[in-house]
This record gives sequence, C-alpha cells and structure tokens, in this order.
Amino acid sequence: MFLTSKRMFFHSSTVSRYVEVVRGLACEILGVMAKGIGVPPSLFTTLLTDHDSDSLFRLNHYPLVTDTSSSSSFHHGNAPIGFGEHSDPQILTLLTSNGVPGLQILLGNGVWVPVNSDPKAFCVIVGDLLQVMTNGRFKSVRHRAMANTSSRECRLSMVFFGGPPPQTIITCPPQLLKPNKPPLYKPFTWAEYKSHTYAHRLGETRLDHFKLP
Ligand SMILES: O=C(O)CCC(=O)C(=O)O
Ligand SMILES: [Fe+2]
Repeated sequence: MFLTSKRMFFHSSTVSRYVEVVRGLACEILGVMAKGIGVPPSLFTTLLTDHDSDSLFRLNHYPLVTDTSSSSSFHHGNAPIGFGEHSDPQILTLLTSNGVPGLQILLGNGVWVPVNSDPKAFCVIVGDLLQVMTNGRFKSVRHRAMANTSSRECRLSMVFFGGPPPQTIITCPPQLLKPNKPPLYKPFTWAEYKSHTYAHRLGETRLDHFKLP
C-alpha cells in the first residue's frame, strides 16, 4: 500500500492487514537488533506480538503551507514546523511517507538532518522504551517534521509505533548489565510511562524522569 495524496481512501481491512505486515517487519528488525547485542530476540518481539500489545498506527497529513509568516505557525529559524521535536515513547517506530520531504532527525552534535523521503522505504526509529531495555545501547532519536512549504502536493506519513502491553515492566535484562555498566533507569510499566508522557509537553526529554542517579 503506497500513499498518494490524490487517493486518500483507506479501507479498514487494508489498514489492519498493513499494520500486521508492518508489525512483522518491526519484529524482524527487533530480532536482528537483539541478536546484535546478544539477547534473545523474543525479549522484544513478544511485546509486539502479544495480544495486548499497545501498538499504534498514525496517519499524519501536512497540507501545503503557503503563509510562512512567523505569526501563523511554529518556527525554527525561517522554517515553519509541522510536527514538533520529540522522541517516540514506544519500542520501535516504522515510518513511511508519500515521498514529500519533511522528516528530520537530530544528531548528537545538535545538527538537524533531513531524512530521505523515498516512498518505498521505511524509516526505522528507536523509541524510548528500547533505549531503557538496552540500557542506552540503542538511543531513541529526536526527530521532527517540517511544514510542507515547497511541494505542490500535501505530505502524508504513515507511522507504526510498536508498543508493549500496558502492564509490561520496562527494565534492562541482566545480560546487558555489568559492574561497570549499572542500570541507567529505574523500572516502570508502559502504562506509567504513557501517563507521564501525556502529562508533559511533546518536546520534553521524558526519560530523564526515570533516570537513576
Ligand atoms: O510525519 C513525520 O515524518 C513524523 C511524524 C512523527 O514523528 C510521529 O508521528 O511521531
Ligand atoms: Fe515521532
């Protein structure tokens, strides 16, 4: 299923099928990531395949912005922002778009970098929970979407957020802890993290609240 702005018709069964296929892809990617750091793939994948997995599918629509004056929208320098800076709270995000650019990620040196907007590619984003479960081995990336000011068509993005069941205790497995690598975060449930997230502003670094001293 590719996105085109001309035909924005989504049948619920198509969306359900799409979500299941993308969930499978997210599990494959998580499996490879788990192997890479020496933990069983099921540690992550079962959270997404569980019947109560709190995963989410979101369709973002960025209409063409012609009035870019600073009074009309949020700005970064001269560029209006479509979706403000944040990290995704879940485990793993898979994002695709209709090919109109806009997504940017923040590098460690503070530079915002545009992400290739190939409509046939997925952008894989590490979420906050995966950062905690790997004790910081994988980092949740801060990202944002610029408003769509240059393309003649609207921008659409389709985003799958893989999340665990609400009562899952989010913590780092003992295999990843060493005397010189103690846990960075205190354990919490996904339900707790979600309520913390929704009680704070989008751009806040929410994981700081769960950091161990
Ligand atoms: O539309 C985009 O490219 C970014 C959307 C996003 O970051 C989100 O929905 O969490
Ligand atoms: Fe996001």
